[in-house]
Amino acid sequence: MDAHFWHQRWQSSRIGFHQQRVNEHLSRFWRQLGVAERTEVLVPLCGKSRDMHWLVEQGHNIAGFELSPLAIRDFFSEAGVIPQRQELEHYCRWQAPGFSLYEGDFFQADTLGLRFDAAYDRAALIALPAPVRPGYARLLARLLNPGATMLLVTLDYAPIQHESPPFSVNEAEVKRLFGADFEVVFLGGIEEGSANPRVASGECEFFNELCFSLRRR
Ligand SMILES: C[S@@+](CC[C@H](N)C(=O)[O-])C[C@H]1O[C@@H](n2cnc3c(N)ncnc32)[C@H](O)[C@@H]1O
Repeated sequence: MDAHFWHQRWQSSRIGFHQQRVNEHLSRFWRQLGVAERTEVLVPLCGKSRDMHWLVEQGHNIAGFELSPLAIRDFFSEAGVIPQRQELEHYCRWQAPGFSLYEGDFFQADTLGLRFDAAYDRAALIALPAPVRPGYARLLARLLNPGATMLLVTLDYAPIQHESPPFSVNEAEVKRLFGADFEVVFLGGIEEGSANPRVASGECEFFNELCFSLRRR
């Protein structure tokens, strides 16, 4: 998916991926990772996810990366917060207490020289087409310090479609992508069954949300 695809999604408010509630896997498993308070959590492809507020409520700071200025503007305005903006070489950084959101292409994140001890990915890996995913996994390996932990939430559904996100990324692929640099542990899955419209309509046989912990070696 190119940047144009995502800008259009935000411009036309086709943001079905945005959740009104905090992700169930996040609230269930995050504390288990033992991430120290005040740790800055890297949130790639962050959208305007409310999960970022939840993480700040747990005592963390957020470094989010998002292409769309509309997403970032909405994130802050919906929270009733007025951020400071600063132009950097490759990004515009929007800051407010607890949050640094970098507007721009996550794949330029190396240029900032930042390193993190924790990360959270919900609907980021699964937003990327298959050929882009290995580069995403390598970038995360560079951005995370040894011992850093990451909570990864993916989707696993069948039959698989390759045209547009969300893409299915199952346990075998997660291990293939991250196994060289991370210790990958499957934490649990949520089987949506006929509660999922794609299953109810017969489009999908199953549609599951999977959660993994990744520890940087
Ligand atoms: C499927 S959405 C998920 C958003 C968020 N993680 C959530 O859970 O709601 C993917 C987001 O990534 C953003 N995005 C896509 N490619 C990106 C890139 N290369 N750099 C930064 N953001 C990107 C899109 O604009 C979109 O908001």
